[in-house]
Amino acid sequence: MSQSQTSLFDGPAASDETPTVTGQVKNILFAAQDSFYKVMIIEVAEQNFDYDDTELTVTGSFGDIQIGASYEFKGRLTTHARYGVQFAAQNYQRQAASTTSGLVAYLSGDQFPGVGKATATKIVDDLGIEAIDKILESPDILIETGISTKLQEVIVKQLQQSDGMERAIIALNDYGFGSALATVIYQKYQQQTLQILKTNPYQMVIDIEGVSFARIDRLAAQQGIDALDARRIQAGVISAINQATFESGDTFMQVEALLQTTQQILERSQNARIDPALIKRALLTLTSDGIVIADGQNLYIKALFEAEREIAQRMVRLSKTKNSEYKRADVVKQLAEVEEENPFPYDDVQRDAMIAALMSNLFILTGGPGTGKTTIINGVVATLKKLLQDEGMKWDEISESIRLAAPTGRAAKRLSESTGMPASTIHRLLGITGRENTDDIDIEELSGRLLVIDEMSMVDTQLFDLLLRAIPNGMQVILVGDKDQLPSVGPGRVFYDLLASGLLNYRELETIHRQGKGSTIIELASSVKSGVLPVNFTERQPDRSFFPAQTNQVPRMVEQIATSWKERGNSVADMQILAPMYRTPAGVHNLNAVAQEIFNPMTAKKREIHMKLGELEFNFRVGDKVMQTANDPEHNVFNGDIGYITSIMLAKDKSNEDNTDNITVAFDTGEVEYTRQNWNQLTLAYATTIHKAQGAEYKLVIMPLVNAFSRMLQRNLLYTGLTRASESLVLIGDVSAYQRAAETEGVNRHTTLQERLQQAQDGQLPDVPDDDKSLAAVNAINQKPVAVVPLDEENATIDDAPVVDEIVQAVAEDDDDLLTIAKIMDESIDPNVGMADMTPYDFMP
Ligand SMILES: Nc1ncnc2c1ncn2[C@@H]1O[C@H](COP(=O)(O)OP(=O)(O)OP(=O)(O)O)[C@@H](O)[C@H]1O
Repeated sequence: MSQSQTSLFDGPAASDETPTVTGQVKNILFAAQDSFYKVMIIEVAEQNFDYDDTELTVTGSFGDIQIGASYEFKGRLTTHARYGVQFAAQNYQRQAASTTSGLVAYLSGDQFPGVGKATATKIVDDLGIEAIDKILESPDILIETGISTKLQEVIVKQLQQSDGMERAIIALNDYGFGSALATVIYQKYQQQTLQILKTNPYQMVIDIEGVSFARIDRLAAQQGIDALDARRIQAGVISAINQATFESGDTFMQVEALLQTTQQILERSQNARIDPALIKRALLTLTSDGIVIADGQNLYIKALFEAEREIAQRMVRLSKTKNSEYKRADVVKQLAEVEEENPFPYDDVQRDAMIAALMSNLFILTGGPGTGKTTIINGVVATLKKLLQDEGMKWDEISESIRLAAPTGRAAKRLSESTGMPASTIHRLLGITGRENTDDIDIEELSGRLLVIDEMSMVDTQLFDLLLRAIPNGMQVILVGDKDQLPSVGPGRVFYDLLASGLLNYRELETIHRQGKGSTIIELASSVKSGVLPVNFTERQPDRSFFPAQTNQVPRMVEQIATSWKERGNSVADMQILAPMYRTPAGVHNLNAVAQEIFNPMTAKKREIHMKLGELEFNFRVGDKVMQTANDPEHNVFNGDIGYITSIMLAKDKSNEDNTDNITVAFDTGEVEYTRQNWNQLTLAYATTIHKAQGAEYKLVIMPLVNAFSRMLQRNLLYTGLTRASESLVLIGDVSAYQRAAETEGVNRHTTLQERLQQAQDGQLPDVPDDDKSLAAVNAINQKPVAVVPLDEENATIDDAPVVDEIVQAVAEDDDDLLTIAKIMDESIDPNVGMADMTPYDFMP
């Protein structure tokens, strides 16, 4: 057999002893929707290791695999206790078809539209069994066959594409990029992937979120790129800002801290001393190239800088747009009718808020639990329906005109339940997966008259920017949230900044309306909000209790409470254990194990699967409460969605026709099957972190807080956790831990959205065109000189010479003159600014 590809990539080649198998692909058992990961069965032709069977399961990242075609795979043979023997391929090569009939079948397949069997036969007859190699080598050879120019083009294009893709994926896999990241990288660079990998891998750190600097650095070192190479230092700078903004939630970093962090990253990754002057120079280049934006001492990654600026411009424009087209008298009249039909009369603040929301183009509403946010959304939606009906709109048009969304699947579900209308996640609304490179997303405009976003406190800077890009002229926008809850996991604190700017129309609801059998949970929430615990904190209340316990005693207490909840006939779905962290005996992992034994103990007939994720070991059993931990729009499941395992099927089961191991989980939205490689998207969910519970509500919340959680003990965390309880709240732990949490104000994120809003309000930012929301348009605006505020000049106005210009000038005049950057370095800056204690890593398993 001759190989169609010889030298694939000059990377680390697998040695001759590498286990290698060749064979024809019989079937693709699994092909991930959003990556190149595939599982397939091959018919073995040759192998250099002990293996007697005629078929073998091969897994790995593959580009365009053709069923029926032959490949050579290099990798290793693995054996799973339950899954059996399989070959994990790290590298593969397509082999030329061994038979003319195989080649004819391939060329007349779906991937070559218009090429039928007769044409394919003609090509193979004329060019022989090595037709594909010949065409790739000189595409003009097809002219000899006499087939139409159009078909020649189809064949050449497709062959080149799959050839290029294969080479790129192989190279990316060689260097250890997982299939998801390989997909993102290939999508970004397409045919240029290999070239970039070979000539300037550091570019990937700049262009693609989530590419680890250390991995690229190893790759570059293998290719002989010097440790002092400017591209390496620049990538180090980018990596430092990305890391810091992700960890702290700030949207920028200050010069001094950036220089220090970059030096650490560079020196840690390769053993070479880096002169700070080199880092300063790299920073100058990055700022003059517009990759990093300098505004005084603040340095931003371009995407975040632009996102804040665009948010400011679009929000100010939305707020200045002529108010809604309804007459106030009509709104008041229709609202009165809606109120008539409501089980209770609205209070004045609610009524006023509803009228304001209906009369404005942009309206923001904040309030704690039970203050009537849902009541207002319902009232506004019901009134709008009547107004649109008066306009002569039909019912189906009316419901399509009202778009409701929230940042998480569960929050969207609650919104849908409370309004009786469809609601989706923001990602789904925008048709994005959250894994795209934000730079490359072309957002389509939404249609409709009203957009309501609930749980706004969870929306981060970049997602909000994308959302605003999608809002067409004339669509009314209502943003609803609770400003005292935890901020988004991603950078920014958008909702807080929008309210604090004082420039946008908003109402704050303060009266608590939730009644019933006492509401001391809400009282407790209000008290925590003002930084104190109520005097009766440790006293038993009808709806909440406190049990003192040391860290090691927490599991036992949780066990008792959960057992009694179960014995009283309550469902596990209505109960949630919330802890701030995963580790410690009082953390999420251990409490999951405790609760699993209560709610879903092992029995002889039950199936369980042992999982080992790093140090963490646990079992999945049929019946377990589990949580999806990544967004998967294809299956309509999102990070934080909770479901129940309904079956565990193994490849060896007789009744299993799929020949793969599967876990099936029932979510509210339907059943989802997880093949083995996706099991790491699931986790037990009897206990979750407080962060993961945002946007959800449970009848019973058990929330242990102990001093071992030290730096997590913050007010907004405690507030968010306890407000998840709708009927009963059980607190376990140290009073002092609760006390400390109530007293400790959450870390203040550093953002500049408020400043940008003021600038936009004052007309000091270049305008965003409203007719063209494409990337090109957005980029065009961003080409304009950055309006930055020079340092230390009290009376500086936004029109003063931008620092970036100064930097460009300094570079042009004298390479060594780093005076300018020195000028923007302020000795007084605390190097730890933006490096607050709490990081999203603390909330991740
Ligand atoms: N003006 C009112 N008079 C009487 N009851 C009211 C009034 N406003 C709201 N309620 C009731 O108070 C409860 C809480 O209201 P609502 O659900 O609208 O608040 P919320 O802010 O959305 O709460 P959460 O964020 O916790 O869901 C509901 O049972 C609602 O029916």
